[in-house]
Amino acid sequence: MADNALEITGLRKTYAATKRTEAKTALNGVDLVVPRGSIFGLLGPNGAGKSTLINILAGLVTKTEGSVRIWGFDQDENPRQSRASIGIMPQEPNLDPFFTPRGSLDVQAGLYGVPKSQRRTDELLELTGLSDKGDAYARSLSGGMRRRLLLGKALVHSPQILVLDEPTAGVDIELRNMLWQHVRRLNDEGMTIILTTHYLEEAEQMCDQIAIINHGNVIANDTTANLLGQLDAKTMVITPDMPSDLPALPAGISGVKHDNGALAFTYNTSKTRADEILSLVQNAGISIKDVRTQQPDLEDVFLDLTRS
Ligand SMILES: Nc1ncnc2c1ncn2[C@@H]1O[C@H](COP(=O)(O)OP(=O)(O)OP(=O)(O)O)[C@@H](O)[C@H]1O
Repeated sequence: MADNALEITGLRKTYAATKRTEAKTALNGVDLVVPRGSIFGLLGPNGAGKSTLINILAGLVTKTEGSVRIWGFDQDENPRQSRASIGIMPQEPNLDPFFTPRGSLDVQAGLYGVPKSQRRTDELLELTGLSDKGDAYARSLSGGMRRRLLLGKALVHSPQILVLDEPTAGVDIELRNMLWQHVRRLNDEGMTIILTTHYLEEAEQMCDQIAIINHGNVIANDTTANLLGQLDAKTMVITPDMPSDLPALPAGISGVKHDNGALAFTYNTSKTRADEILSLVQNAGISIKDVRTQQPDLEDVFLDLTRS
């Protein structure tokens, strides 16, 4: 148990009904364990419950039921230690326009009770590339600079766990690359990273483990490699020498003719061998100019799991 950064058991959240809306269960008994030292992806379609989960971790939403242990500290029994163990970079840049980045970092450190002698303001300005903007008003910062300042704010109390809620939504490639460089470096130094993202390719590249939430339930939680391995569908794309139609296909193999004339065959590797497809094509009198195969990616796995 002690090896886990986060242990969530039976977590339930029902938002109370209002005059205009019915009660809504956003988390429906979530069990989730995040190993220490991992880069852990939390994925799910819109409205799945990710923000609710993160807001519970941040102490912004009160859970209805269940237990949350952050770095071994129960959120109810040890609220101070559990809060001190986690830093959260929120989705929205909720910055006070009249604070400078230096001021923002100082206030945040104060909120977390970091003594003046232990504050890392200059180091965080440097880390987030804001050293020359330390004394500028937040309202004069670009969107990218504001995001970086949010990262700095999440780190003021040197937490063991960093949570990034959609850190790269709407940011340009340069900032995205910079954020990921930071995240990898912090992870190399031992920090556990939990992130939500809508970019599945990004999750596939960054995360060693991924949980998928749908309708308030965890429907998958595995290493990225195992998740990718669970779909055994593969697609073979054949470019014929001459314009050709799709040959007749047996059950278990589906085919599509692309606009550029390529023929794509999708099959299950556990049931069909690649040479069966090649023979099928050759027996139909099609001579093959080029062949390539496509593996399923995280998007395929995600769609397969969340389709219901
Ligand atoms: N304050 C609230 N009051 C009532 N219902 C809420 C509240 N916040 C969220 N919900 C509902 O709870 C469900 C889960 O929402 P949540 O924001 O946690 O999902 P999400 O996975 O973060 O989605 P997104 O990716 O769109 O941010 C949704 O149906 C949402 O409408």
